[in-house]
Amino acid sequence: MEYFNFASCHAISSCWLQNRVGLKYVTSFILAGSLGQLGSGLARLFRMRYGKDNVFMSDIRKPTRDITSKGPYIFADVLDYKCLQKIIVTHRIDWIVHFSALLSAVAEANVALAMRVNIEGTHNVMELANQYGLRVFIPSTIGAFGPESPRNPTPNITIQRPKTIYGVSKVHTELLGEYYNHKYGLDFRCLRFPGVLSSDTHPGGGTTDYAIQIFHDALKEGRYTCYLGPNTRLPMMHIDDCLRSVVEFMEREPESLPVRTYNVAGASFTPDELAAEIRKTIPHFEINYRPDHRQAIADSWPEVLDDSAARNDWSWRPEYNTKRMASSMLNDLRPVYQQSHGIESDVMTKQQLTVAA
Ligand SMILES: NC(=O)c1ccc[n+]([C@@H]2O[C@H](COP(=O)([O-])OP(=O)(O)OC[C@H]3O[C@@H](n4cnc5c(N)ncnc54)[C@H](O)[C@@H]3O)[C@@H](O)[C@H]2O)c1
Ligand SMILES: C[C@@H](O)[C@H](N)C(=O)O
Repeated sequence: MEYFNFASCHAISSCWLQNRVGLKYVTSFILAGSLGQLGSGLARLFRMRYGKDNVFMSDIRKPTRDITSKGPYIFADVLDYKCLQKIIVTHRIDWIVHFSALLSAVAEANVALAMRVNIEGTHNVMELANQYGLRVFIPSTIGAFGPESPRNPTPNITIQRPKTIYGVSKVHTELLGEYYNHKYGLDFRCLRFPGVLSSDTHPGGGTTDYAIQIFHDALKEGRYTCYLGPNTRLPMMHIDDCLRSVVEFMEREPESLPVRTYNVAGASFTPDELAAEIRKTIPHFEINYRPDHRQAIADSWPEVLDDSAARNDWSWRPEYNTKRMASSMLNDLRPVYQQSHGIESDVMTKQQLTVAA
């Protein structure tokens, strides 16, 4: 169910949306795993920018009528090679954006499925892209770093020894994509995102999800119990910055990119600092802390992501700091709770059920 239907990408100017000079040819895209937190926003943005009929949303979940009324939607299981192959051939696909994944906390609870979706699914995508001459975008994450990586700041190239299956699968993706690029010339592109804040979809069961749920609970209950400790600093990014980074990166000419995997950052904050920011708008807001298994994951991740390589190589600039992220989330969600539309608080359980089904 889609709970909110605000025009996401609201901070992205209409002038930028209509600027199609970045792609020289009519291009068709398949967005795999696009009913998730990031894919649904990216599909809206791509359809505005490249034309709705050129953007095929796909997932293994049943879409809402709203989704199917706004452009093509196809069932595509990334574990099914033939199914992907048929879509690529039938619809003359040029780009595959592969968002299908189990996120950190859900993956830790279901390692076997995570290995299939996050690793085997990526093998299928990579092999088909190579076979049919497609370009590929696959996101990575701060979770691709581990406790041995420098945490503040974490450089673009450094030691990567993640301790979660999610992180292991993403390092695998980065290395495999770079290998295909080196060996076969595959145009593989990858951005390492921090936790992404968005108001219009549920997050998919990650360690950074607290930074979304806190806004729902602040508006609904005036209080929030956080599963991470008060001083757990993590890099975060607003969805508008995240989606804009994808478009700006994908539109670069391949020869202008000296590396294939880049950190992109927004701002870093702790739950305590985010609560203080929320209190500027909701003075009675209370937060308390009950760290769980996700604390160990967060403690192994970067505190601050160094995105200077992306800034230098393709002029990446985030537009949201902590203050702007908080005010945007509150402004977007306030009308929902004023109209007393509920939202489930246990987003991880919901996603686990969906993915396992
Ligand atoms: N959301 C974040 O904070 C964040 C941060 C860093 C990186 N990322 C990456 O961005 C991508 C998208 O993340 P998201 O937050 O939208 O995740 P999400 O969990 O919200 O969505 C993932 C989607 O993948 C789909 N999926 C699962 N198994 C599939 C299969 N076998 N075939 C096809 N689709 C399948 C799910 O149905 C779901 O809609 C992921 O690769 C994730 O690792 C996300
Ligand atoms: C950071 C990112 O990969 C995701 N939000 C997670 O916590 O798993």
